[in-house]
Amino acid sequence: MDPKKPIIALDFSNQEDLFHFLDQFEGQQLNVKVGMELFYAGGKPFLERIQAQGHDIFLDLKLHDIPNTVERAMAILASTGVAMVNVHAAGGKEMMAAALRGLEAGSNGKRPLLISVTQLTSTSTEQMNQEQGIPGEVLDSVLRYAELTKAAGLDGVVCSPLEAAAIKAACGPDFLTVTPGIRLESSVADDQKRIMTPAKASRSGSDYIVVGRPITQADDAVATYQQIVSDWSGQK
Ligand SMILES: O=C(O)c1cc(=O)[nH]c(=O)n1[C@@H]1O[C@H](COP(=O)(O)O)[C@@H](O)[C@H]1O
Repeated sequence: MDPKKPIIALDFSNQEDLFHFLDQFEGQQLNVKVGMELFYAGGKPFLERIQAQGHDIFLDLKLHDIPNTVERAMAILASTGVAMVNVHAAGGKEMMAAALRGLEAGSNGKRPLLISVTQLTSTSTEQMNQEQGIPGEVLDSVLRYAELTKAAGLDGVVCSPLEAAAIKAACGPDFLTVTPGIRLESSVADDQKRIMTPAKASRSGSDYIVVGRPITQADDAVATYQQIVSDWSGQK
């Protein structure tokens, strides 16, 4: 998965809208993120259709279950040939290590990158304190989860770009930071709470950015995508 290109979050409610969207990018190889909604509806044949168009897939299913179940599920996901998959760090070190074993066992050749979700970028400090019962700042919890993820042997974490620099300082430069919560100056925040522009995210240590609605809901998706690519890769 080429880090110079943003990962487009394909959050569409049906395959027809999705392929209509992708048609606009004919001839370009994209990094795309497929989430639960479309994967549960379309399964492996749906992934193959996207891969046949030359795109690299981040399969965002955020697994979180007992270690044995996650290990077996990951072995199956590895066989789809996707480039990146994820788990919730809240599942713990043993679960994350099992996920990695499953991926290694199931891949023929290159194993997909495995990252964990720390605190979602839609989570505020108040929600984390009051609803999850975790005290302190979001950053403290994110760093704790990032260190646990590294100890389990994973490749990196999903986090807000606001946290990327601190994660690099704690876990080292090779530990990947994949950052949603990206908005151009002109975009609306939607439900994201911890956001940054592509250029600032790049300077802050993000390795990959994930961008959904600013592209998928733009009047001119291709032009907006190009604007985000140049803002992002201009800093690299
Ligand atoms: O795992 C993710 O991809 C993810 C983690 C997170 O903390 N925050 C977050 O927004 N995401 C995903 O990133 C995408 C962001 O989409 P937009 O807010 O539309 O740019 C969505 O598909 C989310 O599911």
